Amino acid sequence: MELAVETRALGKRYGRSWALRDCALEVPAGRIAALVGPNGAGKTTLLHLAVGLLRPDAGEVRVFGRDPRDGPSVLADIGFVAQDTPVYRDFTAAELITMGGKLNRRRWDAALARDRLAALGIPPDKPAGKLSGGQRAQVALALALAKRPRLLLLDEPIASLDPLARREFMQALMGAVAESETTVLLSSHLLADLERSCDYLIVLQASRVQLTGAVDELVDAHRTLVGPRAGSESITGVAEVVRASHTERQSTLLVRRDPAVPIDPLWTEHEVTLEDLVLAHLAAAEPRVTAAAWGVPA
Ligand SMILES: Nc1ncnc2c1ncn2[C@@H]1O[C@H](COP(=O)(O)OP(=O)(O)OP(=O)(O)O)[C@@H](O)[C@H]1O
Repeated sequence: MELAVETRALGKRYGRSWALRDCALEVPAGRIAALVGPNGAGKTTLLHLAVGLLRPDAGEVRVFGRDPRDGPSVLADIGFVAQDTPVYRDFTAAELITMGGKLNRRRWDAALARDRLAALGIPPDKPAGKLSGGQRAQVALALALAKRPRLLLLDEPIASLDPLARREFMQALMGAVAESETTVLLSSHLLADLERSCDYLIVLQASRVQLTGAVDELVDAHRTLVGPRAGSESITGVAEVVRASHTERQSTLLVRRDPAVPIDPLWTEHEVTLEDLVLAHLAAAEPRVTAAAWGVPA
């Protein structure tokens, strides 16, 4: 299996604080991977390390097996759209495409960018600063795609968009990468939007990886169970209780199941959504993380 991104014991520190620590993850080539986690979890730091904008303080990051700081030939394979999709606001979309061609002489598909923006109804002659946030995000995506990257890194590309524009952006992204076999790693807080489009998941929290893997495998490995109020006794077929909530008579558990053993029929099983899964893992880790930050026992 070819890996688009691989990190080993990767760490980045600002002063004495680790923004990313002991990060081990793999993004297989061809995936659309979601990088999720609360504010300050280290998502931007990880993306900046992957595109070579930051130098690791520990461990290493590889993009298609190479260090992204190895030079222009590695960077030629990476498209990057930074947070808030910055583009030069005084330039029109047409001018930005021309400029992109001058900066990426080896490989630049200006026709692809023009065709995309024409199909989206984005005017070629209006300064980018006068386009809407959604239109600007589409311009930034078109420019990144025109580079024909093997890996596309997007830092919260849909955060400022309305729900319809978000859906259109994600559909456009999926369509574009399906045609080109590009691997995508995109950070976002908007879990519901990711469920439809991403097939790989990385959950970061407090500078560490909490959960990672193929979305369908992770979803299949978890269940929500509803049943009589549970104590601390183990439940047949359950490998781990990730998150539990209780009323007087009833318990609702998000569990990782033991694939080899059916779950005790006393419990009603429900499939989980990606959102359930991520929120349960984040909530389960939160008390530990907060306690550690305050230097008190969890
Ligand atoms: N230039 C910097 N100087 C000092 N600390 C920084 C710097 N950039 C980030 N940090 C810290 O590193 C940690 C990770 O930040 P990062 O921006 O990677 O998080 P994030 O997950 O992208 O957050 P958000 O979702 O809010 O964008 C945070 O604690 C942040 O305060």
